[in-house]
Amino acid sequence: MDVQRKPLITQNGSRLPQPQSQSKLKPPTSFKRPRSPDEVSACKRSRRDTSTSSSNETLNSSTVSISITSSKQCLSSSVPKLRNSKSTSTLRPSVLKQPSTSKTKSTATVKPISRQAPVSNKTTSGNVSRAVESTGVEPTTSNSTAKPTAAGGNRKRPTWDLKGRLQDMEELLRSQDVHSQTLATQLTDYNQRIAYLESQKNQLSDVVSQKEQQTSDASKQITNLRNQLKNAEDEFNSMKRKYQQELDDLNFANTSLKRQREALEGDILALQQETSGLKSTMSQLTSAQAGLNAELESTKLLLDQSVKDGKDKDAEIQQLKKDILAHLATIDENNAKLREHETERRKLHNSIQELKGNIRVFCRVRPLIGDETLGNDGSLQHMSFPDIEGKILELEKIGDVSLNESTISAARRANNKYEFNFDKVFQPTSTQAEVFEEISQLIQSALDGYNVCIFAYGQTGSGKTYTMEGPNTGDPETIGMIPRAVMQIFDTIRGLEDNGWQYQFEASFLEIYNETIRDLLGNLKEEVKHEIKLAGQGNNEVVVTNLTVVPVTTEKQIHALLKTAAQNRAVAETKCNERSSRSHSVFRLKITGSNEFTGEKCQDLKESCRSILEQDHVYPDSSGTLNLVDLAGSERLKESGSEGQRLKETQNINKSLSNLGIVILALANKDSHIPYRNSKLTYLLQNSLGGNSKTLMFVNVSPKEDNFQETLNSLRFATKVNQCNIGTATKKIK
Ligand SMILES: Nc1ncnc2c1ncn2[C@@H]1O[C@H](COP(=O)(O)OP(=O)(O)OP(=O)(O)O)[C@@H](O)[C@H]1O
Repeated sequence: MDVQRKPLITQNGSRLPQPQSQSKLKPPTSFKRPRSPDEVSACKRSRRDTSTSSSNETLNSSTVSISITSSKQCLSSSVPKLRNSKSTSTLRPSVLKQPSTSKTKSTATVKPISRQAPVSNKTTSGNVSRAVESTGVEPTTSNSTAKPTAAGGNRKRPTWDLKGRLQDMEELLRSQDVHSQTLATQLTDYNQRIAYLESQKNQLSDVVSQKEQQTSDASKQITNLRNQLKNAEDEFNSMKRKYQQELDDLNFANTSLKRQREALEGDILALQQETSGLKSTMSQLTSAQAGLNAELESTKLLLDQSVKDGKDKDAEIQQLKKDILAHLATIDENNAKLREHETERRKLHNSIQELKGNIRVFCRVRPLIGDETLGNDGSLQHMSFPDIEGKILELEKIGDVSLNESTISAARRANNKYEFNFDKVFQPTSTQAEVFEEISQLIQSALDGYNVCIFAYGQTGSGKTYTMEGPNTGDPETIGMIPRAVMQIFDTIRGLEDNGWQYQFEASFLEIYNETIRDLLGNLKEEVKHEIKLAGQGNNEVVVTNLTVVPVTTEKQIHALLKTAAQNRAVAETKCNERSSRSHSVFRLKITGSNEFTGEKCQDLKESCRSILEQDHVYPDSSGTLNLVDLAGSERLKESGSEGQRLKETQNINKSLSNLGIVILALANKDSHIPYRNSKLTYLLQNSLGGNSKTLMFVNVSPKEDNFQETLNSLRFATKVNQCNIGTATKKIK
């Protein structure tokens, strides 16, 4: 039985200790070499034969011989192999010689034998010699097995030498007996050895069982340990995961805390800076406080002084209050007087205006412009302004131009000189401001409740539009009479508001072209028909149907309306050439005012013709209308040669302008019938051409000598108007 056991190896590769040392369990090496099946069977047979021969002494020699021979063969086949083997224990004869005592069974007895190994061949051979000596039999080998047969005599006995041969056989038999004894001894040894080994085997089997049990226990233990290990690993892993999670959480918390710490550090820094700033402010405030304290002390002293003074002043104030009350009473008294004086001033102003005449004519000569100045130093050869007061214009015909006698009757002088007297003559150098200054009193009359009508009459290109509206250059110096009148009205009412006057304004702007009224503030695309009607209380207020009338409260609004009207006229002009020259434009501003202190009101009393000088004036109501009219070109338009639209245009212009003259003359002659309705223009202006109205006519003339005849015609027409006294402006008493 192989007692060598594999070492117990744990899963981690460590060796578990063997229950006994290998050396103790190692069987004698002489038993290790396995025999071949032939050898085993031969030996078995030999033993059986030997046993048989030894037990049966009756064996015959041949049988013994064969048995010995076979045993010898068996040995001879074994010995050479043993000799060749390096295993000393197998070959050592001493092993064979060992007594089969009980001691040989103990392991301790075996060990010394084992310790003798290795044994050299020399030793082996020595032992063999000693075996020969003890037995007296020479060791045999397989080769020498035949030799004993020959040893009896290498020389072969003759067949007939039976005695010799018998001796040889006996000799051989003796030697074989000796050998047999030796072998028997050896066999006994072997048996003892086998028994010993059997007991060893049993012991080892027990050990093996124990070891197996131990192994099983160890395996179970290992399994348990593995399970524990696995559990521990699982637990470890779960703990690891848990701790990892906790670690992550802690890391996250740590990062958050770091951020918070950084933020707090930033806050701390800011607070530190703020604190240092506050400290410095505090120190400044402290020093300032010290200064203030000092100042306070001095102020307290001053205050004490002031309190003393205050008491004195209180007495003074009481006295002053009394004085103020007395003054206020005086002021009220004076204001009442002022209002009375204002009313008186109005009366006087309008009386003066009436004394000046209700129709006044201003002549304006425009300067030469553009190409007209070529070859001319700006002086006018055919015109002169002889008087210092600026009321006379002299017109002189240069050259042999024959004048129509009928046109020069009124103003003819010797040497073709014509002198014209007007309320004012403005030379070409006169500015817009100078011109307006002369008409500003009329604007005041409109605020006082009078109807005011300002015309611009003259031939085309004589400067009517320039005078009334001004050039569209944006230059405040050149703005015309209409914007200046608006400006003055709003400037004036701002001052009158303090005296209790409140005003409302309504503006409209229309043109009369070809005896058709067109709304310049309305929608041009709409073809709206406009008619003139008398409406209102007593049917004495002239109104235009479908006309845009805009309530205005500011100067700016009126300027916007004027701009709209100019744009609409420009559009109309593109449709009809020179339309502006061939139409009358009328800007109307209706002014209504009342005085909350005096109860005065503006009222337009058209039907009344009584002079304000003849009345005890009471102003229950007051409203006036300012009419600013830019008339169509007054040049003599020849009807012959004109046809169609142009002829109609010409006829309408001639008609309306001549009718204007007729109406003015009729008013001057105090005719019973005033032909207002003969033209749209006079019908529209009927309340501004008589009664309580005040009329101003600008006669604009061209400085060009070429326009001499037309200039003469215009001046004559204006002279005729200027000579009219068309009644006095009045206010109705209620
Ligand atoms: N006092 C002035 N100073 C400078 N330029 C003037 C003056 N009066 C008129 N003009 C210029 O003369 C030209 C003709 O004037 P404006 O158009 O006012 O004439 P008008 O009589 O209105 O003509 P129309 O009948 O064709 O409308 C314009 O270029 C204008 O700027």
